[in-house]
Amino acid sequence: MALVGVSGRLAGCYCLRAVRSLPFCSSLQVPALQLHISKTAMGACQKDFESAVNQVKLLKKDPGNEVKLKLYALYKQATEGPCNTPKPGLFDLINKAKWDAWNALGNLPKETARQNYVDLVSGLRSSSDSSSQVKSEADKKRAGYDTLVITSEDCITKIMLNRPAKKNALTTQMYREIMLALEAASKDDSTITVFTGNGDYYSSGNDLTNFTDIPPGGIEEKAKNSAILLRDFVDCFIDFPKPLVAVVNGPAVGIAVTILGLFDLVYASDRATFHTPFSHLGQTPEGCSSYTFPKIMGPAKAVEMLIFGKKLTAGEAYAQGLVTEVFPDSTFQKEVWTRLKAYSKLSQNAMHISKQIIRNHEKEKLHAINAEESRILQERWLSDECMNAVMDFFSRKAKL
Ligand SMILES: CCCC/C=C/CC(=O)SCCNC(=O)CCNC(=O)[C@H](O)C(C)(C)COP(=O)(O)OP(=O)(O)OC[C@H]1O[C@@H](n2cnc3c(N)ncnc32)[C@H](O)[C@@H]1OP(=O)(O)O
Repeated sequence: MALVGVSGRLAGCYCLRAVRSLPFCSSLQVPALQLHISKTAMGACQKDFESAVNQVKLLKKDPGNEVKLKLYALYKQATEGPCNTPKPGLFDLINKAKWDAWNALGNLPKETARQNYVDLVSGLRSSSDSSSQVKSEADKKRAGYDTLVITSEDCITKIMLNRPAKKNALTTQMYREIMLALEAASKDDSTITVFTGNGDYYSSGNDLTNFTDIPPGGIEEKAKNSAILLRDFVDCFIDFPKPLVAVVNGPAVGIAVTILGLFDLVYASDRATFHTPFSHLGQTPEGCSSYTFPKIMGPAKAVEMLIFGKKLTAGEAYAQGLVTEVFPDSTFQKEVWTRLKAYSKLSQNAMHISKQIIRNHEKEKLHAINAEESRILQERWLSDECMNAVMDFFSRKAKL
């Protein structure tokens, strides 16, 4: 797994002393900010800097999480210098993202940071001015996500995996963006959250190139960090409070399949397939599937999938209870979205409370299972079996 820094990917606030932190993308409106410019932000372009800080308040359009994080980091660097606070805990996602963004600036001089801040705001102002007249489809999209397209309409937040050329394989960045998107969706005013894929695949699972980006601490550190990422990622699904729907538009592989056991509805095109080739890859089940799959389909069928890597058709996955309903591919989108729009009008609180009643009593168990599966995978990723399988993929000897 790559340990790519999350700088510029997560939510945060525009500048250091923003009294009101931005909610996680829950609105396209730029919140009012009360700014206090530190006295340390002195220097050649101090006036420009102060003016840029004030101009941020006037932006008509939310610049998105990535830009907000950049603004935050540059402001901190400009006013305080290099990151000087302890790293927030793993589950403190927002503050950790902010810290990462600031820390990523390293020893960038204060004056350069100030200038970069001014340049960034200036760019934002011109793009905001030119686009503010147009109320287009694009306006409904959430900014700040590179690997996802997120839209909210009809009380439904749709999170679409958006790497169609790579079959929506999940990169480290994507795992992190998905966590943020879930956090945002849990707080926005939608009633239902939907996952789907752009292109012919739903998702080909973990991006195997994640394995090629080795940090200075070596493969042990990589495996450890990956296990943490995996655990955090799956925890977000376990804890997600609203009805979560998978619209499986095409084949699904690996972790894209296993986490379906944590969804509330799984609608599949008849073109979809469900494949968990863990033993082919020297790996073991994740996404709590070691628990949810035997529970959903019985131990024998779960073993066929999770140990022997049997690929299921949509019809088979339906027969085994993993899929709620299968639709012909030709009418899939129309039928599914008609259905979901009708569901989204049901009583929001009742739906959310019902989900809690159905899911809450298992949460603790699921978290424990997730932690154990992640721990075991950490060891597996260091095995020859796993490394050889990944190398086979890249040398094109093996395909699923
Ligand atoms: C931190 C959390 C870790 C969680 C761990 C999870 C475990 C898993 O998810 S295990 C499953 C891992 N996935 C795979 O092993 C799938 C590997 N991919 C394939 O076997 C094939 O690509 C395919 C069967 C999905 C599709 O084959 P097809 O012939 O139709 O298309 P390709 O030409 O192979 O793919 C197009 C393009 O996309 C790249 N790609 C597809 N999937 C992946 C992937 N999982 N990782 C990296 N790259 C992938 C593929 O290399 C092609 O790229 P190029 O066009 O640049 O060659």
